[in-house]
Amino acid sequence: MVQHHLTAEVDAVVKQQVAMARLGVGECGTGWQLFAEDGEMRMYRREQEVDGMVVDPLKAVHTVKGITGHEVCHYFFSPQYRYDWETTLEHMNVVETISEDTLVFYQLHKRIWPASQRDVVFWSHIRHLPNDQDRDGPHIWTVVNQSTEHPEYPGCSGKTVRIYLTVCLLCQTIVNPPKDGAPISRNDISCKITYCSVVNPGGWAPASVLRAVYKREYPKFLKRFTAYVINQSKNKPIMF
Ligand SMILES: CCCc1ccc(-c2ccc(S(=O)(=O)CCO)cc2)cc1[C@H]1C[C@H]1c1ccccn1
Repeated sequence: MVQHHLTAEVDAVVKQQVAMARLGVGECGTGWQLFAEDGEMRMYRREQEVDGMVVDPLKAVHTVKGITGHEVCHYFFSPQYRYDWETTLEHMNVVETISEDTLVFYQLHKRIWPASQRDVVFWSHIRHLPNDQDRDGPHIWTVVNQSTEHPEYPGCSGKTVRIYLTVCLLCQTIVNPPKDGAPISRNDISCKITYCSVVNPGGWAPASVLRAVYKREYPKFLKRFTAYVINQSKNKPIMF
């Protein structure tokens, strides 16, 4: 099979991001501060600036009943659902289909006053990882989004600011089989979600503005997205 020029990068970044996502907020050193909590959802960030720009890494952990890691990753990865849950999108298109599990996206996000409008080009890869720690343990599903260059979308259009991001959505399905040996239903499953993201906003924007945008938008995004997956999955057969 002919290797795409990104195949090696995708493999390396996915392995690195999965390893990082698996580290609890306790383990990867201090510095993680809880900034949002809602039921089972906990959102942490580290205050970090690069060249005077806010690039605060974000890590969210959430446990959602009634859906599997495969379902969460499926709806996060697949382009046909994105406008349903990503409310900050003005435009999105698939620039290149590298393989059935690796796509390149262009996204134009709505302008968030007073910051200028942002756009991003990234490859997105969905992968099913056998649980190497525990053979018959629950499988892990992940989607990794990583900024990339594409000749059709040079980052210097002038009108918008190109952002750079690395995102990892890591999902572990927990099954509590019913005592009486009945078939597994949605009441017997839940999904442990870890969402990690580092976004470099590209051009300069006031730290206070960016931090306010992230503080408002990330909790909204994760709640809306998980509610969307629950709603889409509830009357369908379970995707393990
Ligand atoms: C000035 C920064 C602007 C800004 C940078 C980045 C993103 C952003 C892009 C992609 C992803 S994703 O997880 O890959 C899902 C696919 O869309 C999440 C967030 C959004 C905003 C803006 C729209 C705001 C926002 C921030 C956080 C979450 C959602 N929306």
